Amino acid sequence: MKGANYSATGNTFLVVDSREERLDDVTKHSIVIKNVGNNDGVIFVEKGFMDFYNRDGLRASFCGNGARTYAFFIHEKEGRDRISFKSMAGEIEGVVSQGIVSIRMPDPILTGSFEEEGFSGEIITVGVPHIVIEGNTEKIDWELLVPLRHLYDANVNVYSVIERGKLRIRTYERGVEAETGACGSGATSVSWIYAKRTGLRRVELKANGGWLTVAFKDGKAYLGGGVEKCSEELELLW
Ligand SMILES: N[C@@H](CCC[C@H](N)C(=O)O)C(=O)O
Repeated sequence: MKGANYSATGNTFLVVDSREERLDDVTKHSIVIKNVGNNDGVIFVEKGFMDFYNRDGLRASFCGNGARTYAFFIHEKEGRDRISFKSMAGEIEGVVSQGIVSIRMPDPILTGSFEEEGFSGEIITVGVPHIVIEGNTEKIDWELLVPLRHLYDANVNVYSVIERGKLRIRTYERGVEAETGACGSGATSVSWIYAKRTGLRRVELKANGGWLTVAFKDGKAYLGGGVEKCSEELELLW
């Protein structure tokens, strides 16, 4: 079985082509542990289904940038511009156009707010759980925020406003246990909360690895940005 490394605006993945051969969960776990390297996660591309694992070897129910990468991979291999597939968070639709890969995200669900450890913010699920804090993105001491990551079993996003409609975002990801180059469901979580406050329908976000856009239409959220292949095909260790 083969794989290759991809980057979705700095969120990095090993993509395993499992379209012809489905693997059991024990084998998937072992492939992640032995092959993930410096990537944030592993995407098993099955026929019509994305199975996503964090770099710790555990499955996560969704990954926004992973879903964009799934769509890009199918576009590369099968030449399709419109790609529909299932994920553990439901049906996903993707479009590849002019170098941008966009997907319709799972519906954001606001579950509450918090005030803890001197921080306050919102708790929201967009396929996976997130907490969202508005703060100084130039000075983040993740050590102070890691207790919140565990308390809420969630990814932690800090954002600041660059100008109206343009945000800086930084995300500490569950299962990576570190800050990543970008997080698509984190960007969507932040945008949903910001859009609710400002009434804007489109938000641009500067992540460490590049720009993402989140647009809202008819109550649905759409995440867009670039994806690139970063390695040749690699033979995987089992
Ligand atoms: N980077 C992803 C989110 C991946 C899953 C997350 N680490 C979790 O365990 O909740 C994205 O782009 O959405």
